[in-house]
Amino acid sequence: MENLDVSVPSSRSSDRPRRNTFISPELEVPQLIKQISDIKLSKKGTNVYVRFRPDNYKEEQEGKQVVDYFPDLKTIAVDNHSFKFKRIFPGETTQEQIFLSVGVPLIDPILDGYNCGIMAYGQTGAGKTFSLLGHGYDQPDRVGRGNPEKRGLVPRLLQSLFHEIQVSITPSVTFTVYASFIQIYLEKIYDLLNPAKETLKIYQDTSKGLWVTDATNVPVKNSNEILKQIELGIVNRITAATNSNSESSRAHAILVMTINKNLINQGTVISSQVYCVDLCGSERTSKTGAVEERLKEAQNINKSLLSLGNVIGALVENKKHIPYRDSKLTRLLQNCFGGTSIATLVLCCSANSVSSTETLATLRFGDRANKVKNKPVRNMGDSVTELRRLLNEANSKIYTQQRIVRSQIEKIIELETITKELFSICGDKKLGALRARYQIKFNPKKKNGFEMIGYYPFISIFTFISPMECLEMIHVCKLFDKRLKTDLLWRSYIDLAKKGKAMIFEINIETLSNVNDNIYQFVREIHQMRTNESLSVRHGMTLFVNRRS
Ligand SMILES: Nc1ncnc2c1ncn2[C@@H]1O[C@H](COP(=O)(O)OP(=O)(O)OP(=O)(O)O)[C@@H](O)[C@H]1O
Repeated sequence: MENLDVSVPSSRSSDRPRRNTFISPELEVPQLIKQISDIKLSKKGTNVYVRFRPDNYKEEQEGKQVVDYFPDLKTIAVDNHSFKFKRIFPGETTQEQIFLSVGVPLIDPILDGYNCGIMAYGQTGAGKTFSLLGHGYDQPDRVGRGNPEKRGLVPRLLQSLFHEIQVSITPSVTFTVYASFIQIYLEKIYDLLNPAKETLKIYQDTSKGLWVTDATNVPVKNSNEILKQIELGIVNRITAATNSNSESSRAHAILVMTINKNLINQGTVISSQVYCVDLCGSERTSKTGAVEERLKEAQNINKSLLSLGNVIGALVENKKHIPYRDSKLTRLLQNCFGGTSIATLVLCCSANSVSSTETLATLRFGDRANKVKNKPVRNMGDSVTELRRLLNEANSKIYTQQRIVRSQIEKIIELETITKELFSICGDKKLGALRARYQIKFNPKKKNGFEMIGYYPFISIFTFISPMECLEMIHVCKLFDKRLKTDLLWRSYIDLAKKGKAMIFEINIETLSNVNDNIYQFVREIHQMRTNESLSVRHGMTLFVNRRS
C-alpha cells in the first residue's frame, strides 16, 4: 500500500466541520492545499484529453518525435494531421498535473450527483494503466508498492473525494460508498473482487436506467479501503506479456464506485456512480506478435474496441440505432457515451515515429468521441424513492438467489433419489470397481435393430465408476432431454425412445448380478420397439452395464 500521508489537492475549502464517523486517513493529512483546476468541463458532457508518454527504449533507439505541440496546449499535429482536444499533455507531464487538470474538475460534479466515466484509451503499452492507476498497478506483482509520486488519476481522485466526504459529514448529512471491480475478458464479465464467482450478467436498473451487474459491491469508508479492493482486483486481472508490453492488460477493467449522499433533514438522497475504465490496448497483431491464446484475446479486444468505435460513430452521425448491444463493453459504457454521464476520455499515446500509425488511430478515435454529446443529469431523489429503489434491488437479488437455491435443492433431491435407487440396486454393498461390461447398440443394418457389441468380463476400461461419477453420467444423459426422469433410470429412456426423443444414451450403472434380469427386460423392450418400426433408425442407445463379477 502506498503511503497516503501526503498533501491532498482539493478544489473545496477545508474549514468545514469534521466528524469521524468514517475512519478516514484523509483527515490525517496535515495540510490541505486548496487547488483549483484550470480546466472547465465541457457543457456537452464529453471531455477528451491526450497524454503522450515518454519514449520507451525501442523508440529511443529506432524512432524520432513526430508530434508538434501548439502553444494553446490544445492542438497538436502528427504527420501533418492536426487535432484539437481539451488539453494535450506532453511526455514530461507529471501524474499530479494530470490529476489537477483531469481529476479535480470532476470532484464537485461527482459529489453533486452526476455520474462520471473516466476512461483511458490507446494502443497497448501507451500508458493507460499508468495514467489511471499509476506506478505499481501496471504490474500485478508490484501492486501497492509503486512510487507514491507516480500514483495515478484514480487513487488521487478517490483520496480527494473521501476527503470531501469526510469534511461534509454532519449529523444531518451522511454518506454511503460502495465499490465494485470487474473485468471483461473474451466477452464475459468477471468479478475481480471475487474471481470464484461465475460470470456476471448485465441488467438494467429500471429506476435509474443504469447498467449494473451482480458484481460484489463492497462498502468502503475511506480511500485506503477502496485502494485495497483495487489492489486485490488488479492481481486477479488478466495480463500477459506481448511484444509491446511485458504486462499487457488482456481484459478491460472497470471500477465502479457508487456514492450516496443522504440529506436527512430534507429527506433527499444525491447519488452518483463513477466508472473508471482501463481499456485494453488496441493492437496490430502483426506488430505485437500475438499467436494462439494471445491472438484470440487480441482479436476479441480489437472487436470490442471496434464496437465502441461504432457506437461513437453512430452517435456522432445521429443514427437512430446505436449498437450498444454489440459488445459487453459498449453495454456497460452505454451511459458514458450518449448517456447522462460526464465522460472523461484520456487518450494515451506515444509521440514517436515507431508508433505513429497507432497514435493517429487513437487520435482519430478520440476526435470522434469528442463530438459525442451527453446530457449529464443530476441524480437526486427523495429518500423514500431511493429506499424503494434499494429495496427493489435487494428484492431482485433475493429472488435471483432464491431461484439458485431452489434449483440446487431440486438437484440435491434428484441426486438423492438416484443415489437411493442405485443403492437399492446394489443392496448395502458399496459400489466398487468394475468387473464386466455389456455394450448394446442400435444398428440399423441389423435385422432386429440392435447388436450386442460385447460382453467383456474383467475389463477395466470403465473402472472409473464411483457413485458420484455414475450420477454425473446420468446427468450427461439428462442433457439430451430435460424431461428425462432420472429416478426411473432406464425405464425413462425407453419412454423417451418411444417418443422419438432419444438419440444416443450412454449410461453406466454398476450393478449386482440380479439386475441382469432388468437389463434383459429393457433390451427386450427396445428390441420389440425396433422390430415394430416405432423407432427411427437414428435413435440409438448404448448401454453400458457395469457389474460386479
Ligand atoms: N507517462 C509515463 N511516464 C513514465 N512511464 C510510463 C508512462 N506511461 C507509461 N509508462 C510506462 O510504460 C509501460 C506501459 O504502460 P502501461 O502498462 O500503463 O500501458 P497500457 O496502455 O496500460 O498497456 P496495455 O494496454 O498493454 O495494458 C509501463 O512500464 C509504464 O510504467
